[in-house]
Amino acid sequence: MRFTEMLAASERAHRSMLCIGLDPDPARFPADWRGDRGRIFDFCAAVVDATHDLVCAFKPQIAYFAAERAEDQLEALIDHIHARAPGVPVILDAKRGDIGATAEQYAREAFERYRADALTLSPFLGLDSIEPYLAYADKGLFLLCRTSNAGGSDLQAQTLGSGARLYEHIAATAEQAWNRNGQLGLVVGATFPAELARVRELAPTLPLLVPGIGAQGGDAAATVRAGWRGDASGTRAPIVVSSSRAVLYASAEADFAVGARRVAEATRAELAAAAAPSPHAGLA
Ligand SMILES: O=C(O)c1cc(=O)[nH]c(=O)n1[C@@H]1O[C@H](COP(=O)(O)O)[C@@H](O)[C@H]1O
Repeated sequence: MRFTEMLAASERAHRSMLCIGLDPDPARFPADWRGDRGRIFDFCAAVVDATHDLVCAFKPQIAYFAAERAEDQLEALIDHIHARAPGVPVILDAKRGDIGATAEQYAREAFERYRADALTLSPFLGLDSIEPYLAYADKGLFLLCRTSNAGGSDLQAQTLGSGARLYEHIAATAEQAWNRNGQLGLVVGATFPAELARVRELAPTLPLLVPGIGAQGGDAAATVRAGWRGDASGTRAPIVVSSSRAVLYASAEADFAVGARRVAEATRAELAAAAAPSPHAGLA
């Protein structure tokens, strides 16, 4: 199944726009596991098991695994998600961007080694740096557009010769010229709802991956109002609203998975309420 169809089906089945980011930091694990890099899989799998019916996607961040020499645990975790929640897509957050020959290796890594359903990419090197990923026709590709950090403005808010800002140009290009096979989406931070609304205007059909609620302080309801455009099926132009630390570390104790479920339920409900009137409204 193509990523966009899988995402739409998952949003519908779980009535959820929430994505849980899997950014495991052993220093924040419960006391018995604290500092133990050998428990990364166990920690993330417990969160997945406790929340998979509440989310539209999971988003593991590769740096948290690679920095701990835990790539094998990332492979096992993605296998676990596919087995436990086969309808829930895995968006691998790696923000890759390189020349075509190297991009071919990054694409193999993401889609063949890790078996991710979608990947985050930097568009900075241009279309030929994206093409190796487009060759995997079933996979989704989220291009960084307007990132959630303050420094995102340094380049992304620059005005081009055409009069458009760089992030506006990326949004329009991803919606049209580069979206050869309907695989593209955009990453837009929840911390900038006005820019999110502008991106939605320029890219009315693309899925938007929106991190920045929770620990970064983005407003979940404002995010939905700015980015959600439901039609009768509720899934024409999905937003995937991602939260990592606020969910993973809701409890610092052995009941962390219970804490994660509690925050995931509340966040899912907040997103659904803001989508009213839509098929999500009042359902969470
Ligand atoms: O591509 C991303 O996921 C991403 C883009 C962006 O603009 N801002 C952003 O925070 N992220 C990622 O989203 C996650 C946010 O984590 P929390 O702030 O803990 O919810 C991290 O894994 C970031 O790397």
